[in-house]
Amino acid sequence: MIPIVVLSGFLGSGKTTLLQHALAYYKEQGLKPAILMNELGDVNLDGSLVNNQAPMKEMLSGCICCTIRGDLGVELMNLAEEYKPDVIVVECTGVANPMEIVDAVTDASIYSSMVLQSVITVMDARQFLDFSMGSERNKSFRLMQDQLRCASKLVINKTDLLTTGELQKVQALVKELNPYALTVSTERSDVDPMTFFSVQGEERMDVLRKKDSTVDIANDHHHTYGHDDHTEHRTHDHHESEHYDHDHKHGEHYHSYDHVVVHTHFFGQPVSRFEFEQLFRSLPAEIYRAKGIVRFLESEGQMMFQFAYRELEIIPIRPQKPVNDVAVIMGENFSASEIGERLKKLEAAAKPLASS
Ligand SMILES: Nc1nc2c(ncn2[C@@H]2O[C@H](COP(=O)(O)OP(=O)(O)OP(=O)(O)O)[C@@H](O)[C@H]2O)c(=O)[nH]1
Repeated sequence: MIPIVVLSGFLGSGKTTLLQHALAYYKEQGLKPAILMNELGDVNLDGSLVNNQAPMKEMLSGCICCTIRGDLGVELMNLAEEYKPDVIVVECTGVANPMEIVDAVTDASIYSSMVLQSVITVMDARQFLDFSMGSERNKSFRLMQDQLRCASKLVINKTDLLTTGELQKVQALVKELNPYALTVSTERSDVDPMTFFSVQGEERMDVLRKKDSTVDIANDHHHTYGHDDHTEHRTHDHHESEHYDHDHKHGEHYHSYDHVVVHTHFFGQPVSRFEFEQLFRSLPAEIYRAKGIVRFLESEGQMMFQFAYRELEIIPIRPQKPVNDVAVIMGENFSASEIGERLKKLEAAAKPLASS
């Protein structure tokens, strides 16, 4: 039986950071992991951070939990047959409905020798606290709560961005939402690897899924899971942007994550680092996450940038193979054309400087 570990958590919460810890642990243990990565955009940037550490399959341009859900089982089986790994880690998009993933993994486990080991949810503690105090309970907050509820293990991450009092508040809220999960608070998803990634059999969640029921994996009790409505729409409102409407009604669960917008911009040339940073500082609040690869006029080589809930990180990279300069911008209900225009202006402003 190949154990499957599902990594869930909102956009930019620290899943890839956790995956890197998991890979280091498996390597130390002499275990052979394989990775299935799902990204909303049509480029996999996280993959370039981890791709030479373990065999990886990518599922791009769609959310694993709906538009390309059917492919998940197939990809898992392909990975299992091709690489015979000791463990498979599935990293979901930040907007995935985790119950759908659990469902898809357990579907796959009916036909092959795989077993769902754990669902680890990573949360950005700062963002969670801000959303929980928001006057308007936005859809992303509902999604975060769903991701948190279905976890068997929970990482309250980015504690460096909270005061002690704030962290205690988050811990209390989390305990209320999911008292069953093994919960730790971390910086940079730095969990105890043994507790989080051990693939010893004793704590496996051998989920036997019947047609009309599923398992609430956090507290291990069964309840009805009726698909009375499940609509998926994917409309292209811009050549390079995608708009995901998720509207899932599952008996007692109700999920609605409308208006997740993903915009992809390919840079044709280097831009001013100063202007680039200014642009990110002034993005609308609905843009939660952006990542990409960019070149600056002021320096040599390519840089990877990560923008997660208002924080921008820029790291020099040396890619093993050629990679495009690209920005993938994600958020809730923002204007993709407006951000597209701003990025084009950034390039236009840099043109005279680049050619002089
Ligand atoms: N301040 C702070 N930043 C963190 C911490 N953990 C991760 N980050 C940063 O948050 C950003 C997003 O981290 P990732 O691990 O890529 O998050 P992710 O959940 O994989 O992101 P998506 O796959 O896009 O949803 C990166 O810039 C990380 O360096 C933390 O504990 N504190």
